[in-house]
Amino acid sequence: MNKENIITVKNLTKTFGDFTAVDKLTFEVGKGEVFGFLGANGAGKTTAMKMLIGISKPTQGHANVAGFDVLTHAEQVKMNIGYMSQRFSLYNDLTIKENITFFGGIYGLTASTIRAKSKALIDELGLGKMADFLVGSLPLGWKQKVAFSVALLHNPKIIFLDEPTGGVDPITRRQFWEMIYREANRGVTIFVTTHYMDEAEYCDRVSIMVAGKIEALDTPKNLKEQYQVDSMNKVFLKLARNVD
Ligand SMILES: Nc1ncnc2c1ncn2[C@@H]1O[C@H](COP(=O)(O)OP(=O)(O)OP(=O)(O)O)[C@@H](O)[C@H]1O
Repeated sequence: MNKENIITVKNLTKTFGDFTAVDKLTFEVGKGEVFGFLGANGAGKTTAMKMLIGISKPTQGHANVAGFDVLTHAEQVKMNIGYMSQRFSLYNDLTIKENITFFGGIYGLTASTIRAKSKALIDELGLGKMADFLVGSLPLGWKQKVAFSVALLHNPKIIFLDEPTGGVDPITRRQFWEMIYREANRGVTIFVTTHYMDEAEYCDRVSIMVAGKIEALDTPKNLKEQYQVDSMNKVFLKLARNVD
């Protein structure tokens, strides 16, 4: 990458007993880049991501995220990143506004900043009266859009998205990706795992993990050329599933 790197990973490794879940990952991600982190189920993506967001200690190796070492400065890493996952996101039993207030408080924002951010977020998403609806009553696609915006409340430098669009239709996923691009254009770095190969095509670069190791890392265009196929789905099948 020519750009300034905001994530630098060197030989990052995680073992559970004698099983190596993440095996000497080495890569960089540039500021404002949309970086796709792919792999089949059990390849080690979540384990790697947990180390990068400072909630799991590496067994070996190093990672610097948003200017801080994940091993020695995990709290500063957490302050400078946003995280959204399908599994862990908003509270269904709070309204949209209440979720914004709650998470704004967790991120340490002042009451006046939370009010201003809340208004901006509601306006930007065109939520209007829905802001007082319980999150549990929203369609999944809306929940995901709100969760994404909430994960950006504290102006993080990087946002980690763990299968953010799971289970929603292609049109809603496309709208979600428009939000992703908007943030990337503002300089926010996007680190995203997905199982949808059309989404892999939208990334600036994609890494593909197989059994704990990165087997390929390049732009979608270069990967398709390298594997002489016409889609990221076929690249993925060749690598992750070993199918010709
Ligand atoms: N705490 C743990 N103890 C033991 N093994 C674990 C632990 N966490 C993960 N693993 C194992 O590490 C491997 C990688 O798991 P991980 O969840 O990182 O994969 P993944 O690529 O995120 O898969 P998925 O797409 O299904 O979420 C799996 O074999 C999993 O069983």
